[in-house]
Amino acid sequence: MTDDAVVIRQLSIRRDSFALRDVDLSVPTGYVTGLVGPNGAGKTTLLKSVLGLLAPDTGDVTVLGDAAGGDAVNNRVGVVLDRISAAPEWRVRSVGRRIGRLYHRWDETFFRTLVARFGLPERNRVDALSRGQTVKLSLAMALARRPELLVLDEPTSGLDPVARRELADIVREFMLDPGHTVLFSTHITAELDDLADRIIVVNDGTVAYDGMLHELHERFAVARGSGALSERARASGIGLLSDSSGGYEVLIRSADTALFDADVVIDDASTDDVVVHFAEQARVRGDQRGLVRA
Ligand SMILES: Nc1ncnc2c1ncn2[C@@H]1O[C@H](COP(=O)(O)OP(=O)(O)OP(=O)(O)O)[C@@H](O)[C@H]1O
Repeated sequence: MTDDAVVIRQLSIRRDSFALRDVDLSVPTGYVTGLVGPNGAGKTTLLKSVLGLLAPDTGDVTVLGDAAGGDAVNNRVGVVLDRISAAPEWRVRSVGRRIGRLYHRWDETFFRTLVARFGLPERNRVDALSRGQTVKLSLAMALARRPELLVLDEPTSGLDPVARRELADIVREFMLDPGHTVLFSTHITAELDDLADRIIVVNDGTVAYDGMLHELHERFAVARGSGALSERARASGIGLLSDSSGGYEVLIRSADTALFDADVVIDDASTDDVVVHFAEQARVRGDQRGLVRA
């Protein structure tokens, strides 16, 4: 077992008008890492490169100690993508029997337990499942492979609140084994707070932030003042969150808290505040790059 389940070095992938550029990151074993970023930022592209579904133009991706995408590695990785890897005409109850033989460690008993736990209609055809049921079936298929690494692309999209909680429970159960790792993408920062140990913010094909979630909360705070944005706030703030006639909110470094007068309220920064800031910062940098090129 290596310390990092996934190591990405200098990865670039071009897809028509979009490019993932010079991505360097590691996903440590034993942690849940959440991938966030705006629509079209490159999250799915990054996850597909980890699964070996997209080949790098430059750089390399190592998964569980081997090059991404090989059969040996794929047998150790469970996947939930937007499309289910089961034929539309298969019945739910036959999916395990049909697909299980492709995976060395397929656990049919566990698959059936998960199908029952998710309340999936066993006699339904795959194409007769609702969107949320399809996600649940994908998840059961991913977990029944008894993987060491789970890669989940927006796994809660389409799930009802009860199923979201169930998914969170399942991820926690999966993580009881210290050799297990989860890499998932989401648009919901509350899910990061709930599940993730680490976050990676992606924007416009680059990594804008990569770190432990608790460090992010330790490093940043929000200063809220009434009235106009003060010079002090302007100088110390690293990102303006809001500014109106009623007052302002700026993201600051926690270390700068003492610079503010007593009438400015200092609060903890939410994950949302920080994620939005880094995504915006990366977008502005991208625009500047564009201006320089033009
Ligand atoms: N098959 C493809 N061919 C060409 N370009 C693609 C293809 N799939 C995605 N893209 C482009 O790559 C970019 C990144 O897409 P990607 O799906 O990785 O983003 P994302 O961060 O997962 O977005 P979302 O949050 O909306 O799911 C987008 O501009 C998209 O249009």
